[in-house]
Amino acid sequence: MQCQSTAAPVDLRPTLAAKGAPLPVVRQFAAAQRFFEHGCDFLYSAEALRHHPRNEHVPEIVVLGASNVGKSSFLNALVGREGRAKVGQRPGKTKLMNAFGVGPRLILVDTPGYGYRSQAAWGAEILKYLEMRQRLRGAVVLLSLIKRQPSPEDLWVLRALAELNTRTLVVVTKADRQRPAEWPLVCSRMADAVLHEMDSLDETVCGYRWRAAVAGAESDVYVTAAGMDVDGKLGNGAGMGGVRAAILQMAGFDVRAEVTKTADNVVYAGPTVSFDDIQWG
Ligand SMILES: Nc1nc2c(ncn2[C@@H]2O[C@H](COP(=O)(O)OP(=O)(O)OP(=O)(O)O)[C@@H](O)[C@H]2O)c(=O)[nH]1
Ligand SMILES: [Mg+2]
Repeated sequence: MQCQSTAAPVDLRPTLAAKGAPLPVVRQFAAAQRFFEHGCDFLYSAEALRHHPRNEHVPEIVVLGASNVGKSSFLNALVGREGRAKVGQRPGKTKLMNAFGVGPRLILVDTPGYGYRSQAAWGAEILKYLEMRQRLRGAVVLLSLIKRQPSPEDLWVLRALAELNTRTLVVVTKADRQRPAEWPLVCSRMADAVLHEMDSLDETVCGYRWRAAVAGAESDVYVTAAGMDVDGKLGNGAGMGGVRAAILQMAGFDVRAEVTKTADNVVYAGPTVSFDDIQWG
């Protein structure tokens, strides 16, 4: 697999070093939430890489995971809007890559799941997208806490992302389906399995540094219950605040009391273009 140019791995430490500094972290989470709740518009669906419109300016984050793991629900929880991405009880609901314009300047791409009731053609196209998409800034890989361990397909995807030098955030979801007393043990087993797999990669391949990408968070893997609403509001579910901040940082934003662009994201010096002004295919 071809290596992409080596973007420095994201360092989550400044954002997520929660210990001893609770107030700034709360402010960061609030700022991240404001960013995501600024708006979320469906932009386009794509069956293949060639169907994605050109995007030279807006950072993209792709959501990956097994079919039915909760990718579309996770996207809805991120933006705090039920039904923005279509959710299904049966695996295989999402059949195309669906792009959403989020907040002022971010594209989230929901994808068809892999594994049960998936199609080989989807995998090939998603892989092509991961390899070639110029503005892709990172991937979120969802694992289900119900499964208790990553599947061989999950591990394959994590390895592929590492080999492509794509920044990756692992999010364990459906935490509400386990008894809370079991969360820590099940999660730490999952995190261990993921980290063990990534450790086995040659760290010099593509300059990828998995540990740097996940270190600094209180746990190595984020745990959420994206589908759960708290106080009647979707997206308030446990863990979503930290995930929002981590996604923004992965996308090249600086998350403090406000969300601003970092140098990584300021390659474009032209005028700011709103989503409404972009021609989508
Ligand atoms: N209990 C619980 N259920 C969830 C959670 N997230 C998603 N679900 C449920 O899981 C099922 C699948 O959710 P989707 O969001 O459609 O999953 P998906 O990964 O997009 O599925 P495909 O598009 O088919 O690949 C739905 O019934 C959701 O309500 C969660 O955090 N907790
Ligand atoms: Mg879906």
